[in-house]
Order: sequence, then C-alpha cells, then structure tokens
Amino acid sequence: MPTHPKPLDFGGRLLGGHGRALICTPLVGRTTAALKAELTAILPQAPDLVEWRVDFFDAIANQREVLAAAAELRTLAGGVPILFTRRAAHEGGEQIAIDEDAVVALYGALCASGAIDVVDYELSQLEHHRRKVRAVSQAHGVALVVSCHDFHATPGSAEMVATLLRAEREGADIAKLAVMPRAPSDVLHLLDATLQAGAALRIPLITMSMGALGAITRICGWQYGSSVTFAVGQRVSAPGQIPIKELRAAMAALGASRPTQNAPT
Ligand SMILES: O=C1C[C@@](O)(C(=O)O)C[C@@H](O)[C@@H]1O
Repeated sequence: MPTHPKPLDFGGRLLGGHGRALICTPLVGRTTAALKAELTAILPQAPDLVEWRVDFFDAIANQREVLAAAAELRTLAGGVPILFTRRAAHEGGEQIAIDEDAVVALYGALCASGAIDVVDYELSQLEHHRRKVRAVSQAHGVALVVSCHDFHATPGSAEMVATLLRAEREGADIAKLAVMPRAPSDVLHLLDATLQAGAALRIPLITMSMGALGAITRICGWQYGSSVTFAVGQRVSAPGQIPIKELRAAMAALGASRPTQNAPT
C-alpha cells in the first residue's frame, strides 16, 4: 500500500492527495514574452502547477515589470496555480541584481497582487527575512513553501527529516527538500527520509534527489509521501528533471496517475 502524499491547500482549494502526484513545471524565461511563450507551450501538457523562477527574469529589479508579467501569466494560466520562486544563488539559483531586502519586498508585492497562489522561500535565509515572507504570505492567503537545497551531497536520513521538521516549525505550509546523490544509497536515504517525514509532519512535503542518479525519485517519490514532482516543460530548472510527457508516462506505469479507487493496493 503506497503512502498517500498530502494534498496542497491553497486557501481551502485542495490540490492532489489521495494517491495522486502533482506535476509542477518551471518557467525560466528571461522576458515577459519568453515566459508567455513558455507557458503557452506548457499548458497543453496539463501541469497541475507552474512555477515562475523569477531569478531567471532579466527585469527582476523592476518591481512593476515583475508584477505586470505576473498578471499576464495569471490570465494565461487560466486557473492553473502559480508558484513564485526566487531561488537563491547559494541554493542553485541564478545570480540576481537585487539584494535580499528587495527580494522580500518583491515577495510582499507579489503576495498582495493576487497573481500567485504559493511562494517558495529558503530555510537558509535570515530569520527576519523569513518572518516577513511568512507574515505577508499569510496576510494575503498565499501558501508558503519553505525549501532547502543541497546541490553537493545528501545528508543522512535523520538530518533530512530534521530539516523538513524545522521547515514546519518555522511556519511552512509545505516543506521542500532537494538533495544531490553521490551514490545510489543516497537516493534510498532521501526516500527513507521522505517516508519518515511524511508520517512525522502535519503539512505536505516535496522531496527530490537530483541528477541522473536521483531521477527515479521524481517518478516514484509520491509513493513515499512527496506531494509534487517537478518536470521539464520547455527548459530544465534543476539537474535530473524529466520532460513532463515521459514523467507522466512513467508515473502512469506505477499507477500514480490513476484515481485512488483504481490504485494498486
Ligand atoms: O526547488 C525546486 C525543485 C527543483 O530544484 C528540482 O530539483 O526539481 C527545481 C526548482 O525549480 C524548484 O524551485
């Protein structure tokens, strides 16, 4: 019997759960036009969520332009929830032209805009920044992913569970952990930590082992309790991501995309 991942709760609108893995496709366009083209190409592939990786956006320093782009994406997405993420460079993101205070202000503006459903902010950021992001997201009914990425190694299972628990304690609505395997056993440790954390946490979690070695976790992670898997729509945003079509086919082979009543018991 697989562990059912918990559903995501966007202001009372539940997404996923009941043995269904959600697929999120990142948008990494550098301009509004490129983002719109990317989203237009991705939507026919029916992602459950799209993630705007704003650290790729050339005009990130221009809050008005970011808000205008977000509004356009909102309209184009037609009800597909939007995750807004500035991935910090020290956690595998792009170098950006603004400091952390400006990033937090940007998160505030986006949360207030109504154009996004969920934001992702790193556990490694300073506490006063994290608190501000938590407060502003809560104030506007935007869900908060508190994330942690290790692009170099995979910590032990106990440490990974502790990280996910800490994200929950720090106010996350969703806890996320991405780690890099150095050996096949690291992939097993990530799945083990996912299973343990799924039982220990009240909130949904998202985990993945990155790189080619970890790609299997993007297909089967839901069976260990991970609520979302990230797939390539147009361009890769992290190593090891699988194109959405192939990912969906592989998950279907595991029974992941079937309704609960047809899932293997
Ligand atoms: O945190 C994550 C997960 C991710 O790093 C991955 O490995 O699929 C991809 C990122 O775009 C996203 O923000």
